[in-house]
Amino acid sequence: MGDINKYLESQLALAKQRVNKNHNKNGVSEKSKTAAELISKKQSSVSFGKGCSKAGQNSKEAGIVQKSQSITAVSDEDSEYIPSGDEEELHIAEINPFLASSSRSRQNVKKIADDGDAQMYDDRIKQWRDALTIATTSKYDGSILTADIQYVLDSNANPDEKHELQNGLLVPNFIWKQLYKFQRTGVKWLWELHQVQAGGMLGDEMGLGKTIQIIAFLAGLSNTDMGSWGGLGPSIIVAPATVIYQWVSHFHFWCPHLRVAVLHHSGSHAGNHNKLIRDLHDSHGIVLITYAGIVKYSKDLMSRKWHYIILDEGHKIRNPDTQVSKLVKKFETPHKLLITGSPMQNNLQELWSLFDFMRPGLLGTYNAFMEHFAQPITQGGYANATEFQEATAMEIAKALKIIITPYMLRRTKSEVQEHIKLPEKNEQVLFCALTREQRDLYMGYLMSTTVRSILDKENKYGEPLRARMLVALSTLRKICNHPDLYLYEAQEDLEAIDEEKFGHWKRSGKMTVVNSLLKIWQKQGHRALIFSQSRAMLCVLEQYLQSQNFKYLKMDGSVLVSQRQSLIKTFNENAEYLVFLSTTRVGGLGVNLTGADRVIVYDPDWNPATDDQAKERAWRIGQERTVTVYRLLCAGTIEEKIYQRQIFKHFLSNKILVDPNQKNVLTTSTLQGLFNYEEPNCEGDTETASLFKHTKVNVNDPNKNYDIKLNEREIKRKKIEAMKRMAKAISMKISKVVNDTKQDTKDPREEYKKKRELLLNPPQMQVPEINMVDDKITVIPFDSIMSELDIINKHSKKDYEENLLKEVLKTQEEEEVEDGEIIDEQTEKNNSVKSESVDEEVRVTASVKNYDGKQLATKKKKTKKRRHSVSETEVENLVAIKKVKRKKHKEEKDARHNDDDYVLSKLFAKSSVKSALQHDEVIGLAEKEKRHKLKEEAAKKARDAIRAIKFSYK
Ligand SMILES: Nc1ncnc2c1ncn2[C@@H]1O[C@H](COP(=O)(O)OP(=O)(O)OP(=O)(O)O)[C@@H](O)[C@H]1O
Repeated sequence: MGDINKYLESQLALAKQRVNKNHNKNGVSEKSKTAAELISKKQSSVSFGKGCSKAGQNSKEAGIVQKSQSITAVSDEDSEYIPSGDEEELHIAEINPFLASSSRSRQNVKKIADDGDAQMYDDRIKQWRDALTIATTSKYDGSILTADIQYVLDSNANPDEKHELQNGLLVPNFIWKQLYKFQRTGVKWLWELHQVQAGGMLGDEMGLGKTIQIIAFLAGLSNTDMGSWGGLGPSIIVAPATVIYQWVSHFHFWCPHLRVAVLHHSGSHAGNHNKLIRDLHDSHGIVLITYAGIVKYSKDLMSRKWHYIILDEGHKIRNPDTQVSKLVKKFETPHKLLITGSPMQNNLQELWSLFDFMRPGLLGTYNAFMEHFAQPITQGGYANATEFQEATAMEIAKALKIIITPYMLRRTKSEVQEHIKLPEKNEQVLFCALTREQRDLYMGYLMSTTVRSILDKENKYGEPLRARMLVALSTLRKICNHPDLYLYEAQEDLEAIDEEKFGHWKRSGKMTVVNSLLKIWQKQGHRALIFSQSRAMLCVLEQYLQSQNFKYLKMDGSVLVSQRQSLIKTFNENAEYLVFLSTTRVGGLGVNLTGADRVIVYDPDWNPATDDQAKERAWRIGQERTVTVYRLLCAGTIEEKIYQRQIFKHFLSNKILVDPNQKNVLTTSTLQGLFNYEEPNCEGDTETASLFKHTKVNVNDPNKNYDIKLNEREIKRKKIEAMKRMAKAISMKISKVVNDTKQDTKDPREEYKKKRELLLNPPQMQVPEINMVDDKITVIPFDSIMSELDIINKHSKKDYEENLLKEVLKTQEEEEVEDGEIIDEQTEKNNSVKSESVDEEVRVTASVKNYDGKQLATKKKKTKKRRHSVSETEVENLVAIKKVKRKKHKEEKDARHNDDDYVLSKLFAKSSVKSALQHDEVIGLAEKEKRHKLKEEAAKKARDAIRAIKFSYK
């Protein structure tokens, strides 16, 4: 908390100067001034505890505004410090009755039944058994089987067969057989922790099947007959409300014999909660409960002993001071597991809190950890850190990584891509322009009494700075989302609001972009998820979707917990729904929404993990199409600052979890100027776009469309990869030449064909190697550059082989150039038309052609050009190898780019987007820098730090 206070305070001086400057330079309308003052008046009366029934103010209306404001303020606070509030079923009407009128799309969705009722549980098991028996015997009449039965049959395993792990864990074979290798490793790891009576964190990236690994492990435990519980004892799984029923359906699907009951008013149990707790405890069942629920029922739950306590989306206890964090740490069992795809979100204090739950004492006391670990690591992360601070941070981060590694298992999607074969994901940050009205209101509010009071150093107003800041920041965010969210607050007379015009998309820059995107995507056959932080904004978006007759489903806190899973299923299974609309907090965590392949994150959260979680709903196991994510930000506004802060947090988290050498690229000063509006510069570049110029998506230059410049590191990586491939190809050629000497053929075409075939399908040379993902010795294709070069050296025909290879590649390249020649002529003409005209319409039309496939050659031409330029300067011939080997992949990628490029060109043509950045490149920017000079001293400091936390915890 001190962190943000300091940060916010540091903005004051600068922001004051800027506001004054803006005031002189940019006049604002009377409407804007009046609205700003009205809002300021309400804000000062509501937010800071001075009562809201001022003269002339309708008390009911003030109450609504107060509610709306306090919710927004809390939600801002939630973002960083308090577990999010998605637990309760909220009613939008309580927040804003006017907006509630647009919620016309309530769905009648079926509830999923849990096993709260013992009789229902018995019936379910019997039904499953009977269906399985029928399906596996001659009685089966060929009718369609339910998915849970089909999956058992697909595994080709006898339903009663078990797979035995070392030391006796017996996982049902039908589950084991369907697990990916890395998931099996996860189950083994959980079993190892169990045997040493330790807790741990399963921190795989989102969508890699953490739920399944836990279920498989618990299923295995339930089959063993060991330990004080004689297998699996009564256990508790705590999860966010939205995913609680997802757990039920996953258990019923993957491991039907376990009894799982939801301890929530939506659960199927009859009688009071105490009866259910007793019942489940006695039958060694699993209690599924929300984070709010565990607080509510803590006394009754804690009066009994539990075998396992598992926290899904366990980062919810990242704040050690919250009630729920303190409470879950009190359960007395060594078997505490924490599941999360975002282990560290904002700061190191959070990591401490998570470990304090599952491995108390491992990171020392809170104070010792903060002093000896968190502070030096954070300090060394700033761009203005001294060399010594940097080196110290690096050493301590390394030490921390070593300490936590045994208790944390984290695999990323790229590490296991070989197994899961996920389609590609393309993620861009679109900097949208404010509309004139938004800009006017934004500037007006910057000059309001509220903002002035924040900037008043002497604090004449005597109100807490932080509260005022949060209210003001959330007001600015409302203007960025839609002017009506702001004007509604200022409105004295609610009757005067024109419902037809309220929330019109043309009045918001970001909604204009959404409008374009959805129209294009509908034509292209894509389906989209739209996430917003704010429920009010969701209502505006909903109204827009209705006005355009777009079919959609909506999920926010007002949807019953028991219905959320069915709503998700309905969307995934029915392609007729174009959009799934959800608040980031309710729909952005833990759920599977693979029915969509396009994601819009409408407004950014202070916490990058919240946005990351949301966008990962579509890009996960089960997704078959390429996923594109657009994060929308209003250029020059508070949203851009939020994005910059997100980048900083990413660096911090990567330093511990990925690469301790990572260096921050943002100075503290680039995070300043919250209360400011910066017009994008004459090139349309925003502040962030200028900072990360090399990741910018360039759609303005017709000759270099969408050519994303790679940073040096990327080029180096590609070069090494290309070298490996070249070495491999050379060695293949050698073995081929040796084998083929007898079958010499004179026909050059035949010879070429053979060479080409060889390159396309090289024989697999296999060597055993430790596979990091599967943790055991596996056989993988031979692609180590050193070994390849060894082979080359063994054969003394190196030059001959290299020349041979070059010759093959040259022929290959010539052939491709010929293919493209005729169409290229046409492209040349099109390009000249394009370059002669500066008219936007022409550019757009050209792009449409491109999308329709008629200008496919433009791409070919560009590919050809790029290939030449890279091969000449960097890795001669090698890009061509890549192209030969991965031709299909390249085409798929091009098709994907065509889609996305078309969309971007449309957005730029309409000037609704100012700039676009490649998000992954921004995040992966930090380069490894080796600093040996101060290493020893820093290492000593790290050793001292370890000693300090060891002694701190007695
Ligand atoms: N071995 C598997 N076979 C088939 N489907 C799988 C397998 N493993 C995972 N899945 C599917 O992948 C999807 C993601 O799994 P799951 O929800 O468990 O991921 P997660 O890691 O818990 O994600 P998050 O961190 O977002 O909660 C689910 O739809 C699940 O059914």
